[in-house]
Amino acid sequence: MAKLDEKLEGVYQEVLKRNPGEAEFHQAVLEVLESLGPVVSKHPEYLERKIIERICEPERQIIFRVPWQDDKGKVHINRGFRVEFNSALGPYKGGLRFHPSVYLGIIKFLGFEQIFKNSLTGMPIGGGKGGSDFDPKGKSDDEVMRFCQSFMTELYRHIGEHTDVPAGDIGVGGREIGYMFGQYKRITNRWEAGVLTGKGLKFGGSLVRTEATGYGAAFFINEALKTRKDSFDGKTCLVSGSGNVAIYTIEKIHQLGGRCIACSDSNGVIVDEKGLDVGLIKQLKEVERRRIQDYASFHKHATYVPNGKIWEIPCQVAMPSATQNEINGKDAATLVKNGCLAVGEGANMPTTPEGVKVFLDAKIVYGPGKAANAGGVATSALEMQQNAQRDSWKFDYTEKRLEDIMVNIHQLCHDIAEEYGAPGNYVLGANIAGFTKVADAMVAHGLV
Ligand SMILES: NC(=O)C1=CN([C@@H]2O[C@H](COP(=O)(O)OP(=O)(O)OC[C@H]3O[C@@H](n4cnc5c(N)ncnc54)[C@H](O)[C@@H]3O)[C@@H](O)[C@H]2O)C=CC1
Ligand SMILES: O=C(O)CCC(=O)C(=O)O
Repeated sequence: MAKLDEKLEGVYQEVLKRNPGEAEFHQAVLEVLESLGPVVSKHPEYLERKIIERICEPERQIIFRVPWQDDKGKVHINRGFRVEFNSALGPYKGGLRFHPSVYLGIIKFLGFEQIFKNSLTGMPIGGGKGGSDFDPKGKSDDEVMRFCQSFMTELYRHIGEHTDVPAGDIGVGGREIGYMFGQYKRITNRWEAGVLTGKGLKFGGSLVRTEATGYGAAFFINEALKTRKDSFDGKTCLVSGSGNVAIYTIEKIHQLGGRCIACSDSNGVIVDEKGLDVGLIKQLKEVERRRIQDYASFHKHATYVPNGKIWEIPCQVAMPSATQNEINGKDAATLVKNGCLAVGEGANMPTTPEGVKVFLDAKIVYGPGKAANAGGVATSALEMQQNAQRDSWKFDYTEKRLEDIMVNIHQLCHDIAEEYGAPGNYVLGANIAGFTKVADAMVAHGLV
């Protein structure tokens, strides 16, 4: 791990003291601070004005009770969160996660990452994130609807198209966004499309938003491979997860000439050496909400490995697209040993610090989440633009906008890494480029 500059070490110790027990938030902060040594040497005003301390402290944190009734009439209480982290560049923007593991430390790590990711997109969006420890798995549509309505009955007073614009993340897709939009409209008596993104296409949603995070991650890695005179063509790839990000990462890799042979869910791994059947995965996961193990009953040549470790399968490109810390140091070493040339993070912080070090030391292509998966939120910002214009754009046009944004993000991270003497280090490039823009805006805004 890089040693922190003395002044930044003080900032980090203060973050640890002020935010006890929030391991994922500490991890996300440390990774950014490790990149900022040369930046604060060049810009002492960032330290004088305590820009870094301010960036590490959310502007507002909202925690609330979410009571709801299941289909049998039993009462349940969950906890809801929205962390409005930084609005220097625009309204708070970031997804909502519904998963039993959610607690304040997870939402803060995600919100913190979102500040820099959103800055990299070049769009006018600040950083925020929210969610609940509610588990949508195994719940009926009616139960999910009642939960979403109760969640929005508190959240609505904190959000708005110019204030804070939530979207989806793990456990929150089109169905949940639809229920929340309906409840927001009912409570406020306003048809305010720009208050949520990831909406259905019939009520203000954008084409390509569903595909955007996965497509964007593949575009980013494609650009990085080009710098090494390489491409996806003929490459064997692994994509963890089988949710929104995973499905569209697999689809775009196939369109770019690669072959994804495995994906997963939290129960196990499916391996299909012929190349995954994306249509079948969409049917199983998006339509029928089944487990990935059912894939093997449709394709007899495929194998399902319960509790399997996807990263042990030899590949040339790995795209973790499930959850945080899903690749540890040992997994990373296995990937590199087996010939992996590129890792692109569709998920947020899927690699532990030990794993990141392995990838950087091996000098393989390593696209960190805040750069590689920024296509989702960027397309959310395109959805906001369409909503403001009362317009809806065509698929090809919107996809081209997404591709251009990802090409620009890649170029920015690439150029900043070179400028700071670390060519090919997209972690450094993404952190410095994302941070500098936010920091300059904060300096311009004065002490707020
Ligand atoms: N949806 C979006 O637009 C964006 C999502 N992300 C990140 O991408 C990741 C995936 O999010 P989504 O696809 O939206 O969620 P999702 O809820 O659609 O899918 C999550 C998938 O991950 C799997 N999963 C969860 N824990 C797992 C584990 N321990 N091992 C293997 N698989 C596991 C689930 O079974 C599911 O297939 C998350 O890290 C999220 O924060 C990042 C940027 C944007
Ligand atoms: O589209 C959005 O606002 C949310 C995207 C998101 O949550 C993420 O980038 O992690």
